[in-house]
Amino acid sequence: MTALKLAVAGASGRMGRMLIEAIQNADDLTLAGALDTPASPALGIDAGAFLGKAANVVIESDLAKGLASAQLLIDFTRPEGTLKHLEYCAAHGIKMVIGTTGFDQAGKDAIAEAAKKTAILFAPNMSVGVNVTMKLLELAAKSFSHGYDIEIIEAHHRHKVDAPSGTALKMGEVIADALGRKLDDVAVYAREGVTGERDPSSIGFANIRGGDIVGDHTVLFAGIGERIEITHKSSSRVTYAHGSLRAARFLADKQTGLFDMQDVLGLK
Ligand SMILES: NC(=O)C1=CN([C@@H]2O[C@H](COP(=O)(O)OP(=O)(O)OC[C@H]3O[C@@H](n4cnc5c(N)ncnc54)[C@H](OP(=O)(O)O)[C@@H]3O)[C@@H](O)[C@H]2O)C=CC1
Ligand SMILES: O=C(O)C1=N[C@H](C(=O)O)C[C@H](O)C1
Repeated sequence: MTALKLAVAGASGRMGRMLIEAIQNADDLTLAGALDTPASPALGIDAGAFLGKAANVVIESDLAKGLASAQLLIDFTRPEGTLKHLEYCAAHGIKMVIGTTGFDQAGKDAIAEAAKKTAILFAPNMSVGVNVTMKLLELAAKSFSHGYDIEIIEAHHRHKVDAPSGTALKMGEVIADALGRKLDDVAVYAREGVTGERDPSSIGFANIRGGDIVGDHTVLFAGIGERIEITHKSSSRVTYAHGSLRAARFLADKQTGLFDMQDVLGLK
């Protein structure tokens, strides 16, 4: 069996390092490239140096060099970085697993367009647990469609730059779809001052940032005389890294198309 050749963008980031370690530990995958920003102090250093285990791959900022031997790029960076990588990968037939969050609609459209030229898996959360939770939410939303107020509460580490989290937004979309509503029409992202009573059709979001919280998501269905809470908590980023590698293996035999973790896990 020939190992699938992967590159990692954001190689010195929190997720980049997790991914490099997971790839180093996988027999069927090879690290074939590592990218970081031109300003990164990690440029020119072996991508496995932080583990004390050489990967024989130097961290590059030049896409042509960093992606020269790669069949697939795993990208957990920022929307502007991912969109730059996307253009290059689509033009060169390099597949992508995209975990970056915080895209606007134009960014999401660009990903869908690029998936006509190469295979892409795009998901705001690669963990198996979160993706199974999405299915539970679909069922719960249908059962609690009347008389229950829906609020999504997420908590993340102090370094997170986007809010609500991509996962919380996806949860909101899944619930809104199940209820026949459009998230854009019913989402309430902030409350302050005299807000008036709660609109029963709304889906509220609350975001907590602090310390080293890896990622917690709770959906609250608040009725009269009872509350139901569906919660997922990540205790390590390793769950996102392992999900990403499953996603990469899933794409191995795909040439084009846009997929998500529900496809990988057979949850559609
Ligand atoms: N889908 C999922 O399962 C998960 C998604 N995420 C998402 O992944 C993303 C990264 O998270 P995390 O690893 O914690 O973030 P970090 O800030 O730790 O790492 C980001 C990495 O991307 C690089 N980067 C930043 N801007 C650019 C750019 N414009 N072009 C290229 N590279 C860039 C950074 O380089 P430098 O340090 O030089 O700026 C750094 O190496 C976030 O959007 C987060 O929400 C996170 C966890 C799970
Ligand atoms: O930035 C993070 O850390 C995470 N981001 C993703 C998101 O925005 O949903 C996934 C996970 O919650 C961790």
